[in-house]
Amino acid sequence: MGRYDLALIGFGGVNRALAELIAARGDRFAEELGFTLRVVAITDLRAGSLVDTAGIDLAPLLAAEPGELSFAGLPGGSADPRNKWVIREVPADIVVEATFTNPNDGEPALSHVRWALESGKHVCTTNKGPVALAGSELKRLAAEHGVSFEFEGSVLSGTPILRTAQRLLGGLEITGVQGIMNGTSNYILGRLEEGVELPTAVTQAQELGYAEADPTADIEGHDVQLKVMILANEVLGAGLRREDVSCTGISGITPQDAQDAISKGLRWKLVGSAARRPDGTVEARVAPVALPAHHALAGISGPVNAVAFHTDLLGTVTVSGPGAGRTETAYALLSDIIAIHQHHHADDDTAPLHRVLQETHRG
Ligand SMILES: NC(=O)C1=CN([C@@H]2O[C@H](COP(=O)(O)OP(=O)(O)OC[C@H]3O[C@@H](n4cnc5c(N)ncnc54)[C@H](O)[C@@H]3O)[C@@H](O)[C@H]2O)C=CC1
Ligand SMILES: N[C@@H](CC=O)C(=O)O
Repeated sequence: MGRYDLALIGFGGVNRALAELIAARGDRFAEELGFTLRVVAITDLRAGSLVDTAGIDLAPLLAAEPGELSFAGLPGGSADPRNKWVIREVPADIVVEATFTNPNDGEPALSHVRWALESGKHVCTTNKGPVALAGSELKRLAAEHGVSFEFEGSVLSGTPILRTAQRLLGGLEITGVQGIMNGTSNYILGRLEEGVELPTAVTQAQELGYAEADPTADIEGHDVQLKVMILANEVLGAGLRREDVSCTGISGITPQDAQDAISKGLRWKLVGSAARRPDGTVEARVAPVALPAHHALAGISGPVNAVAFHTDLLGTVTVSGPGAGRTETAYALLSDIIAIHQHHHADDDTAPLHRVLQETHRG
């Protein structure tokens, strides 16, 4: 039975939900997944840092109101997040990065990820900044240090869009991707259709845990811009920079516009897309589109998202599921930990079978 010691960087909605999953389902993970999880460090801008290499007791932390949590005064606690020291020095197997996404330069999350990989620690993150802006560099760094860099939750929350593309669409040529990739804006568009004004809808999306810390990124399309970059870079090998993806958000759409569209059999959706041009380069954009009711993406409502892969042999393959949500995104982190376990312990699992086959062969 393996055990992974985790350092959680950022203790907001997503990492707190991961801690809740570990506290509630740890025994089940051990039975079903073959490993146990222990949190040995937590850092947070507001709460400070907490370290216990014997395993932090999560129950009292989870019982506290998120806004009232302070690690100062606890044994192993400090008012200072001490991210660099925790990431580099505390003995952990996996650093779980879930601080704010910064769409401009990815910092400070980008440094958090670099420090962890350089220290020989695996990284799982839901943070789109480092993946979109420096994904190739970070994958190279991970390979140099013999560790994994996993980021399933950076696109479509816990819905396994990146692993579906990597593991299940092999041998197909993917010519383009198109999708609804932001839970907040899709939820807001639905509320506008019901006549709710934008500021009220934004507040509701924040309360439900869908929105970014600065919801401008959701409304103005920057969040989808990063997701289009990640998807296009992963499945089309595009190497897109932010300025390569034109971006318009939904802030110009009023409840009246949304209702007028409905009366014409249309629905406004914030669509992100990337497609290979005949010369091999990739064209990518984010823009609101009034989709006809029969379009596959028109029926995707609330925080649910969907991505359509356009392929040569299968035509269009569409994957749909939660695009935002604290627990849904924490599941993405769990799926990353499972991927790390499978990758680094594949030899352990197959060793007995190899031995049996070799022995049978020798006769
Ligand atoms: N909530 C969701 O549905 C999804 C979120 N994400 C991404 O996951 C990440 C976390 O999301 P949430 O937990 O919802 O955000 P959140 O805003 O609830 O939590 C972020 C936490 O990080 C902490 N933090 C910020 N900067 C820090 C720093 N320099 N050092 C230590 N702590 C720091 C904040 O104090 C806060 O507690 C974000 O990057 C977000 O874009 C990705 C997919 C879905
Ligand atoms: N704010 C984002 C969270 C997930 O990436 C969204 O609403 O999709």
